[in-house]
Amino acid sequence: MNKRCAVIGGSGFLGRHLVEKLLDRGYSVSVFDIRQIYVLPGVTFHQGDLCDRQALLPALKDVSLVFHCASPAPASDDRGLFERVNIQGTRTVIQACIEAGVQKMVLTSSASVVFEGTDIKNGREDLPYAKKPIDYYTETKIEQEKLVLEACDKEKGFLTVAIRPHGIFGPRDPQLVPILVDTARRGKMKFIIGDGTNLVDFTFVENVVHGHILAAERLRPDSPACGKAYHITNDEPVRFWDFMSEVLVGLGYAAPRYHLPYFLVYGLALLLWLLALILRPLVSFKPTFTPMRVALAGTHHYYCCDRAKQDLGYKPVVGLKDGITRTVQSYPHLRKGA
Ligand SMILES: NC(=O)C1=CN([C@@H]2O[C@H](COP(=O)(O)OP(=O)(O)OC[C@H]3O[C@@H](n4cnc5c(N)ncnc54)[C@H](OP(=O)(O)O)[C@@H]3O)[C@@H](O)[C@H]2O)C=CC1
Ligand SMILES: CC(C)=CCC[C@@H](C)[C@H]1CC[C@H]2C3=C(CC[C@]12C)[C@@]1(C)CCC(=O)C[C@@H]1CC3
Repeated sequence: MNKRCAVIGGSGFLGRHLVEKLLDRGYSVSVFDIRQIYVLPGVTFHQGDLCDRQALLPALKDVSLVFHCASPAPASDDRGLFERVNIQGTRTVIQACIEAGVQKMVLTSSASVVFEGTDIKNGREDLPYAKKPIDYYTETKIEQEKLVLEACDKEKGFLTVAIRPHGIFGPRDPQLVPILVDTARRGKMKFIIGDGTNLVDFTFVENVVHGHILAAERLRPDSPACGKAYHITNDEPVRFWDFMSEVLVGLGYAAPRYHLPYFLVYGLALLLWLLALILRPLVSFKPTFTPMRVALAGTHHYYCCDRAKQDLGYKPVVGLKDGITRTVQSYPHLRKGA
């Protein structure tokens, strides 16, 4: 097995952290992404759309291991785009990998594939996929995971595994902290949705990277990981609103204080989402409090990662407190008054 791998989505938040760690561990890396935003020794860049097989093939040349962590951002809420990239595009990635002789593929899936907006406490990987996924992102992540796990074929020498992280945060995250701060700056982060006691997983990006690399290195024909999905979390469920408050206060903003009933906010979010959908041809507006975000903010959703501990030898490498401190320090430009 050579130490040349490819990271599809390697310009993104998780992808770039993964590339940096792979380089530290002596891999040479081929990055495939729709955009190029950095240059690093040991990395060759291939810019293109993963739905284009001809564009993918040069990036997979002499590569034995592929990490697929590209996806449109959940905030885009664009059904056509999610279906094209996450479903058809993933089919194309699998075909291209087989054609190029890649032996192993690690998919970044999401723990949300089992989330339907109701409480999940210590959820294990054998929970059924969401029958009524809340958004198009989740709907297409489910199909994507199925495609990748079903493609695992020991006879053909193509092994696959899926990592299901939850609530990734850390330096350079374009989503969680920036959206939180933007919401606070617009004066909309004063309210706690529900009673504020709901526990959730937030996972520091380096733990997610660690889970991916362990999965890749443990994936062999005789390994229990073949064709399986693994939750990767910080293994420290935290109250959603305590986590948000810690980040906000760390950046100089006030923590939310006033409570609003969960079902009232969820109903309003659903109404706004429908309105945005109906009016889309005339005006375009993106509500901050989408049904998915409200559901995530007001329910329990934390997952058990015993399977990853047992099969992959996984253990978080950065604790939650440390992760929050490092994250807050990495956003000086988002501090209040900056
Ligand atoms: N962030 C989180 O909390 C969680 C994320 N995940 C999963 O982790 C993975 C990485 O997420 P994250 O790093 O946060 O996301 P990012 O948006 O930061 O990274 C994804 C990268 O993929 C690129 N990309 C999108 N479409 C294509 C395409 N058609 N062809 C090539 N490249 C493309 C993006 O480019 P561009 O930005 O231009 O679209 C971006 O550079 C995703 O699969 C996501 O579903 C799972 C659980 C939680
Ligand atoms: C209520 C509100 C507006 C809070 C601001 C923070 C949110 C933007 C994040 C809180 C939980 C995050 C999360 C994701 C995106 C950002 C949040 C909603 C994901 C949906 C990203 C993609 C996934 O696969 C699952 C994540 C769950 C947690």
